[in-house]
Amino acid sequence: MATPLLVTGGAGYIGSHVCKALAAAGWLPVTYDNLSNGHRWAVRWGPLEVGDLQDRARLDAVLERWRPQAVLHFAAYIAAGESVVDPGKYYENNVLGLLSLLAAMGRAGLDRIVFSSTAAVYGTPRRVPIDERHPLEPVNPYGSTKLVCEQLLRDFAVAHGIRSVALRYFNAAGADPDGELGEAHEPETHLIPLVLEAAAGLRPEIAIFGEDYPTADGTCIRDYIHVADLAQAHLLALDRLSGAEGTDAFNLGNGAGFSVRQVVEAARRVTGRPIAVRVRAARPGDPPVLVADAGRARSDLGWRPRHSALDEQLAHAWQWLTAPGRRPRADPCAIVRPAATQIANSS
Ligand SMILES: NC(=O)c1ccc[n+]([C@@H]2O[C@H](COP(=O)([O-])OP(=O)(O)OC[C@H]3O[C@@H](n4cnc5c(N)ncnc54)[C@H](O)[C@@H]3O)[C@@H](O)[C@H]2O)c1
Ligand SMILES: O=c1ccn([C@@H]2O[C@H](COP(=O)(O)OP(=O)(O)O[C@H]3O[C@H](CO)[C@@H](O)[C@H](O)[C@H]3O)[C@@H](O)[C@H]2O)c(=O)[nH]1
Repeated sequence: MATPLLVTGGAGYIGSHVCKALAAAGWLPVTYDNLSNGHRWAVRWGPLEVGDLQDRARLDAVLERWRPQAVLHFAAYIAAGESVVDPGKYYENNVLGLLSLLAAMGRAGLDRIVFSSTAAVYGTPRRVPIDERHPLEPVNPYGSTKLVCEQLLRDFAVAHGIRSVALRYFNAAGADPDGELGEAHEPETHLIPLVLEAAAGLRPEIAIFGEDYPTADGTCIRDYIHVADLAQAHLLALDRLSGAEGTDAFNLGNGAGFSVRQVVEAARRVTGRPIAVRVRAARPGDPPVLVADAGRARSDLGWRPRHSALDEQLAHAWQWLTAPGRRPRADPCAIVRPAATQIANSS
């Protein structure tokens, strides 16, 4: 049997793509997910163990059953805007969730973890592109929870010998190039899927959150990184964990920023469809610009992103959104996914 790895949050957007890449590389990805925001149908490359990060008995049982070699920890709440209005929800799930996981790893004698961190740990950048030495000054509770998690990993490395790599993703985008997976948050808050849903006629328009930022067109700039490229970085981080002790952090981005208006324009180009926009108030907790310097991931991990073009990212997400089998529910903004068994039968 292939060597198991525990993938918390493996039923979610990025975790499911990473599971596919892990299986292709010969691992057995064991998903541990409470399905609060994930989907059974997205777990296709290994077993699904339904459970919550803070369910100590369940975690212990799953670790005992599979005896994984390492953990890839994606499970968390992810919406920066929501974290501003409900910070407790974020600290409870993201920080206590990791604490619980680390304790379970300790009980199981497991010492390797790849952690999903974020560009949000930097806050409003003092300089761009942002490298890993940039001050860590989050401007929303979501980013603060991830910074606390990174600190936890540093402290557990010293005290308990836990080896960790924190991958600071910039904005995950796109979908599996083979069309087998994609982004399906409910409700969706991310710009690219929302823009594409507007192009598909599933939404009447897209909101632009603020046009008075200190950027060329006044809208926020982000560095969009293809989810398949993120997946490859996890394989490299696992390699790193077998050689290196302690903890380290790497940015994952392309080093190119696109404004909200540029994303909308690119989506019009890629889909050939009109997309109506309406300018609304700025969303609290949004830094004006986030662009990565991912030089260390390239030099130290050997990471080579292959899908850097925004148009390609949009094309893959569009292929996923418009694939046969996806149809609107009664709620025109929601999308129905086929059940896992249906997918298995049709593939
Ligand atoms: N999407 C991005 O652009 C982005 C950028 C930077 C960092 N990240 C980080 O990457 C990770 C994955 O993001 P995503 O976009 O795939 O999110 P997602 O919501 O699609 O996936 C998260 C998964 O974790 C599960 N989960 C949440 N809380 C849980 C709990 N207590 N116990 C068990 N399972 C739980 C959810 O059900 C879901 O399947 C997150 O940690 C996020 O903070 C995401
Ligand atoms: O309907 C929308 C949705 C978003 N935006 C803007 O688009 C940009 C991107 O927003 P979104 O797609 O929601 O991503 P972020 O808020 O940048 O956060 C994502 O990217 C971060 C890393 O940069 C991760 O940490 C988060 O988990 C992930 O949700 C931001 O400026 C938003 O204000 C709009 O204008 N209209």
